[in-house]
Amino acid sequence: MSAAVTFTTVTCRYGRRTAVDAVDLDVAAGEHVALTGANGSGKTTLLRAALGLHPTAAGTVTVGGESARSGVEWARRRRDVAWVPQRLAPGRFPLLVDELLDSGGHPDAARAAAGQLDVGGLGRRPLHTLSGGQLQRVFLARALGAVTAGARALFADEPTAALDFDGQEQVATLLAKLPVTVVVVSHDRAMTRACDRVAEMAAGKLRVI
Ligand SMILES: Nc1ncnc2c1ncn2[C@@H]1O[C@H](COP(=O)(O)OP(=O)(O)OP(=O)(O)O)[C@@H](O)[C@H]1O
Repeated sequence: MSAAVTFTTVTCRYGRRTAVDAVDLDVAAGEHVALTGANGSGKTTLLRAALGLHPTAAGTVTVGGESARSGVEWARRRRDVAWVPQRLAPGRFPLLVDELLDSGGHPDAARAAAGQLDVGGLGRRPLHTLSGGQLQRVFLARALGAVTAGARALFADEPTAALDFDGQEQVATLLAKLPVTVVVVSHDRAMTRACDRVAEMAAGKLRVI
């Protein structure tokens, strides 16, 4: 099942610097949107805010019409939205590949996806020993497990940035088939072509192309 995702005048700051400036974006249930734009334009911060990983100075993000304020609601948001981060969060070592895969809520599906993404044999490896491309594949596999576990949307932050050309095509094809709402930050043509719509951020503001 997929859920609509609605960003309403979302504003985020780092100290006095505004990184996301009153962004409105309606993503229909099941729609796939690519988010592009210059480095530093606010894409990562916007997605992190939707997951409760960065505070909003103003505005709201709803998933399936539900907003999140309390700890319980944010925990539900993180089950509702599978997340493929750009990089490892600092301070979470040493986590093994299998532990990360299992954290998506459906170990069997995540491990099957890891096999499909050619990282099936890495289960006992600490995450910090993986190459950038291997790590991206493992995060994707966990997210696919989360979708099997019931996530209704998937957010991904440059999920193919470290992949070779074949890997970029493979992941774009795989995400295109997902029956959930997708918002993917990407500069990769294979990925933007596979999406229904492209939205571009510039200096914290969003415009739909
Ligand atoms: N931890 C931080 N502390 C202070 N400023 C930050 C921090 N993280 C990001 N910023 C600033 O916020 C703005 C938006 O950053 P963000 O990472 O959201 O951009 P982005 O569009 O995802 O960039 P990229 O394409 O390079 O990944 C930038 O000006 C950046 O320098």
